[in-house]
Amino acid sequence: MDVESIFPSESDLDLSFTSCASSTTTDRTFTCSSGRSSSTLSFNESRLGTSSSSPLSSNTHRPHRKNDPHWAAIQTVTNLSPDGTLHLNHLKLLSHLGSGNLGRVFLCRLKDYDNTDATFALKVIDRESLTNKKLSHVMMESQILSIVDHPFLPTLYAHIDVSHYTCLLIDYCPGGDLHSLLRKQSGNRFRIDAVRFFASEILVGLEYLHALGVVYRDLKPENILIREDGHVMLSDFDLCFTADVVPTLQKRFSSKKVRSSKNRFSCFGEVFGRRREISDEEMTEFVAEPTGAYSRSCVGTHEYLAPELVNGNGHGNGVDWWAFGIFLYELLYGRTPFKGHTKEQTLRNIASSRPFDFPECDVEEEDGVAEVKDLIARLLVKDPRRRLGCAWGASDVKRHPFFDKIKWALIRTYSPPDVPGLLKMKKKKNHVMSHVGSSGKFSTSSFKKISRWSWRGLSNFIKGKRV
Ligand SMILES: Nc1ncnc2c1ncn2[C@@H]1O[C@H](COP(=O)(O)OP(=O)(O)OP(=O)(O)O)[C@@H](O)[C@H]1O
Repeated sequence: MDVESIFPSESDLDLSFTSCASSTTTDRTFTCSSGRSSSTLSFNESRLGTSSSSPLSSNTHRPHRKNDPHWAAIQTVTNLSPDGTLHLNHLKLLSHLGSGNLGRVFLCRLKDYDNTDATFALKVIDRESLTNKKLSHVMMESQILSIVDHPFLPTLYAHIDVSHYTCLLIDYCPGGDLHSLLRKQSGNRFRIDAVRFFASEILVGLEYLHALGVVYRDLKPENILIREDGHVMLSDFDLCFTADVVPTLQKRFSSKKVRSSKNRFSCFGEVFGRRREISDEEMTEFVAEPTGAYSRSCVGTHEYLAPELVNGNGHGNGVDWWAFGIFLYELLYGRTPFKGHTKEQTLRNIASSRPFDFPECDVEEEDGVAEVKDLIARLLVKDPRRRLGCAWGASDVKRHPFFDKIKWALIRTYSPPDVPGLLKMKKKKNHVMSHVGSSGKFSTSSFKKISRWSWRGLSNFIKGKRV
């Protein structure tokens, strides 16, 4: 059905659909299903701009999936458009997917284009309703989206600025977010092979962002969306900051892994009491890690904040490697390691010098658990100078024995793990029905009423204004 036929009699523009004012009276105090909102604890951002030498200054966009049906659909429509560009009235809204701190997200497809596979997510942001700080977040998000081109990151198909609205057309992920998927698992935790699968994909996504000089700062399962094919898409780039990165070839001595018939050994030393067997070998490695990145603004999600972020003394690329450790821990145990009864207690636990512990549970019986615990322990090192990944980036993390089974070049071809809620989703025909966002609010029965009300503004807007 067309948006015009749904709301034929509306003449005044009611643009309230984009307003999130009721849920965003202060910075990021809105609630998501997990109760874990991202926070801007204080604001002292000085690195929002990009330096001229940063790769972000390049506007060239070469989509790796330029032959996929989405691009083909967009191209067909824009070719027919009088000015050769995509407009809001080329889009047909299908449903409201969710609301965030900055705006609302709609499922849509191209009008007059009956390829049902070509669905998109349209993020609509009312710039007039945002504070300057949030506007800078919007700019950051659209800036990052405009330069990334990676299988595990969103593709920006169109950026449409109309009046005081910014609309970003990106990939639609029908599988909801990883946090919701985690909650569907028994014990709220994934098996080791699923942990390895999701962690590997996020790791290469982070590697790519860091190579562009982008520090992500908001890694958490809620920000990882599941594509139709079961692979992941990292979303939400509003809290990123950028820095220069100088890719280098670095020589170093690396400890060669030695395996015995019974045990595998960490290349970094003993793994939980096992005997270490190493031999050094010289290797040259490509490193593109923003080691000089520096910011003082305290942003992120409490349970995922790195100690240097909590202490407020400035932080850099290391916050993402810390968050990656928390992420692994949460996928493995269903909870984060420093969580307290209150947010303040969580922050105190992170800042304290007390080490975290691993709960005792049936995870212990799975193959690979010693390796993943070793990896977590190396990532959750409070001193960022000693934390895995901080100096050498993702290559150090990828080399960890936990990822021994991963052939990085083939990662896109791996089948997603068979976990409840994931493969079933792939079988469903109707994406609208299968979508469950982190808000978890939309049951299909209440869906029509809610979305009808909230689309009104957008439908009028699309109807009344050809850009
Ligand atoms: N590409 C997408 N495909 C499917 N659903 C999406 C997509 N992008 C967002 N959503 C849904 O819309 C909701 C709002 O997304 P949005 O990115 O605006 O907010 P958010 O995740 O809360 O981020 P923020 O931290 O910026 O407020 C998400 O929780 C998710 O359920």
